[in-house]
Amino acid sequence: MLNTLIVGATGYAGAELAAYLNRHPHMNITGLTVSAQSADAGKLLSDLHPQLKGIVDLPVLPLKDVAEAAKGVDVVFLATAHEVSHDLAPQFLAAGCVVFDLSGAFRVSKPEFYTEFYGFEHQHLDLLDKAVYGLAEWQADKLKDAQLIAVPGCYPTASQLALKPLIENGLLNDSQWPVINATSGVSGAGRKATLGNSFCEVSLQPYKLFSHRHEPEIAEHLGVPVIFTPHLGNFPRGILATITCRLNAGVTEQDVAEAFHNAYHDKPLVRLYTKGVPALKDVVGLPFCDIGFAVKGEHLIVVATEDNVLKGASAQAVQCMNIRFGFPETQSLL
Ligand SMILES: NC(=O)C1=CN([C@@H]2O[C@H](COP(=O)(O)OP(=O)(O)OC[C@H]3O[C@@H](n4cnc5c(N)ncnc54)[C@H](OP(=O)(O)O)[C@@H]3O)[C@@H](O)[C@H]2O)C=CC1
Ligand SMILES: CC(=O)N[C@@H](CCC(=O)OP(=O)(O)O)C(=O)O
Repeated sequence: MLNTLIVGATGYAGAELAAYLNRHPHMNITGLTVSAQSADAGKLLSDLHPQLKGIVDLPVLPLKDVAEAAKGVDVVFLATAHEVSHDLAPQFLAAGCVVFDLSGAFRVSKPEFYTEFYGFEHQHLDLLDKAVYGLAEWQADKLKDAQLIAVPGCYPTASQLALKPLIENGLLNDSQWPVINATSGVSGAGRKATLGNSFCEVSLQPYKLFSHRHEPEIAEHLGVPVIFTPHLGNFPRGILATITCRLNAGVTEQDVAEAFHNAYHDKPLVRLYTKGVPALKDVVGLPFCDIGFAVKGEHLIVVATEDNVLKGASAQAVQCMNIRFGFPETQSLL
């Protein structure tokens, strides 16, 4: 049995982690924490997230002393904002914990990326080199002995799962950058209320054109430039990415199908469509990324969809943890 602590347990990602880890046969939740000043400290997680009533009726505690909180803990999940994870991860690593960070604090190895896109100077450059990027389907070998796992962002998970098989097989014509148009539900922005995320304000709108931090994250890990345009949609959960690419001359629909099949036929959390393309409703509440595509001449459209809080965050974190410790990859997820 591994003892586990969830930091940021009352957020959307933290609550899903609590549900998964609570039913995991090899994990024992020893603590659920929030910030030292949190108004929720002392409340039951199930009072804040009533879907967990009778399932996870544990109190959430303020995180005051990291060394104390880390005592006896094997595995820590940081479901916290980037700056918070940036400060906490080194402390939990120093206490001997394996750390799964759901934030963007350790996803890209270049320090200048954080200054430009996250607005802070990274203080732990040694950890940027050591962190393993947890795109689970592609990183099993590296995950097996990782101490710090940087779980990918929600948009980057769908985008990379869709594009990586095509790039690895040399099917894309690099005269046209892949164009990723992705729409996310509002939970992607976290649970805290803001004006921009309130019911009457949200309709359907692209945002951060050419400037979203996920564009360099996707490009860095795919090794090719992309155009990425996120959209906010008026639904709670899920991401659907429609990705337009150009194929190299002579590449056929069959070649594309084979590339996807070879990449994912033995990967239980990626479901491939042989006919048509997936819809958001097919994955909401589930840990899958579903992928379908269509080809016309040299043009390819790939559609990838996932639940942003699950395969885009918590489910992928648990999937990485399962791979890291040699448990069945889908343990507690399906
Ligand atoms: N939502 C999504 O779809 C996705 C989220 N992510 C990433 O996962 C992380 C969590 O996201 P999400 O669940 O949406 O965030 P939320 O804003 O919903 O939750 C954040 C949690 O962190 C707690 N918290 C805040 N400050 C601290 C602190 N100093 N110490 C301990 N806990 C703290 C909050 O509680 P309190 O404020 O009461 O202390 C709350 O429990 C973020 O980095 C996000 O970028 C990644 C992919 C997808
Ligand atoms: C709808 C919405 O606001 N989505 C978030 C992305 C959430 C996510 O993937 O989280 P990371 O920040 O951990 O990468 C955004 O665009 O900032």
